[in-house]
Amino acid sequence: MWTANFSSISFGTGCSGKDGAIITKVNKRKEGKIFVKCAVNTKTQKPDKAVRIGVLGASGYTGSEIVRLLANHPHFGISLMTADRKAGQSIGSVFPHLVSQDLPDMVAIKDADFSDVDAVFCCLPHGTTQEIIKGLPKGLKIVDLSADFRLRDISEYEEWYGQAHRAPDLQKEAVYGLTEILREEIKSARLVANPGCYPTSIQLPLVPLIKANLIQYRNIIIDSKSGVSGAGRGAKEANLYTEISEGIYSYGMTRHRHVPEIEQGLSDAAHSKITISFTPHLMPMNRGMQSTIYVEMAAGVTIEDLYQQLKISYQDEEFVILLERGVVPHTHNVRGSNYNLINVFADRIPGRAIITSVIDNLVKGASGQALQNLNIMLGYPENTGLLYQPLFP
Ligand SMILES: NC(=O)C1=CN([C@@H]2O[C@H](COP(=O)(O)OP(=O)(O)OC[C@H]3O[C@@H](n4cnc5c(N)ncnc54)[C@H](OP(=O)(O)O)[C@@H]3O)[C@@H](O)[C@H]2O)C=CC1
Ligand SMILES: CC(=O)N[C@@H](CCC(=O)OP(=O)(O)O)C(=O)O
Repeated sequence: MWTANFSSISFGTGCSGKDGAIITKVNKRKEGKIFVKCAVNTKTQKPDKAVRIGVLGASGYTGSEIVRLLANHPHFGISLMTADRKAGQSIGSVFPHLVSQDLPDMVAIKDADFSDVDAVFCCLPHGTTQEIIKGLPKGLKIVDLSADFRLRDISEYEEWYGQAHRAPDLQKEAVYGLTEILREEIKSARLVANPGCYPTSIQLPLVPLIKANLIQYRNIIIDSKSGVSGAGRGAKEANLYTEISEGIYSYGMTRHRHVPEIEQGLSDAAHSKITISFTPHLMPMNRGMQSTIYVEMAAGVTIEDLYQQLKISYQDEEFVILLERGVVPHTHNVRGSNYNLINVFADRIPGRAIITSVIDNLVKGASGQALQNLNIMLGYPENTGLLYQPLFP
């Protein structure tokens, strides 16, 4: 029979425990305590929206995903949204699934007033972002979802993105926002470069294994698959239904622009240069991403060593979950959520291992991780507003 001992329950930040608070989840993993997380009942309590947020590029996929996530954030309220072609429109007219949101209309960036903004999510195409961020008020906290500040070496940016870097001084202060790996650096950052979706799905399982010297640095082969929303909302012939449905194809063969970003993170973990083979594929699905990673284990290392290392590295993490041995991650099981599910399997070929990793490209691969980072930058519990369970089916 179950008996409940409530003497050890403590309430996490954001949950006052007052009348009307709804208990949504009990999490036993943090510091051996039981934390009860709460959502605010809007009928009885006015949420404390202490932080005023600007969403630049709210009319795009990642911007609208930020708007969706913030609807349940107890401390962040949206005071400004920008668009380009859709400037002047309401969020509900551009995205009918957000019609219940009572928010200001989107404006062009040139007309944006930042005096009521404390922090910004920048959800603009790479290439346009450096110039725009350079012009923002200095006191703002910024999480940039584009690739414009991810590569420390600006000559590498110029090589892979085919254009000069327009804000090299800002690049020096940017912190790479792979939350679970660089949390301490993110705490004090003003500008966070949110990782790309492929690099997120790949680095999260690989970095702990590299740091622990459990895998060889050579012959890392990565095969990734993405939903079409990864390409953004802008109309492109290659992304028409007829071109995408009922088939898959690889793209960016041998030279996808995420290669230097992934190699930068893996090389940092190894303290020596790592090069990879990486091939992304476009899948006939809206959301979701799977990376299958083939590695050679270091001499004397077993698959159980890899499993145990990932277990230790992520046992206290909310959003990175190592599945039970033998269970294969499926993109269905992260849809609409900030979770990254991973697992590791012994290859038939002795000495080799196969790692699989799934995320929702728009959440952990973009807007969810961005919110996790801003929570950290502003001193809130990093899961605030992010406890959406995956949609299934
Ligand atoms: N989609 C994904 O899965 C991921 C995307 N990213 C990155 O996030 C950023 C946004 O991506 P995503 O939301 O998919 O892109 P979208 O194409 O869906 O949205 C782009 C947004 O930027 C606005 N915009 C376009 N050009 C300009 C401009 N010159 N000046 C000002 N605003 C402009 C658009 O406005 P309008 O529509 O009104 O013209 C729109 O709001 C990109 O850098 C992308 O690489 C990162 C990780 C994953
Ligand atoms: C399907 C698709 O086209 N995906 C995008 C990656 C999206 C993403 O995470 O990358 P950035 O933030 O670096 O743009 C691509 O391959 O360019």
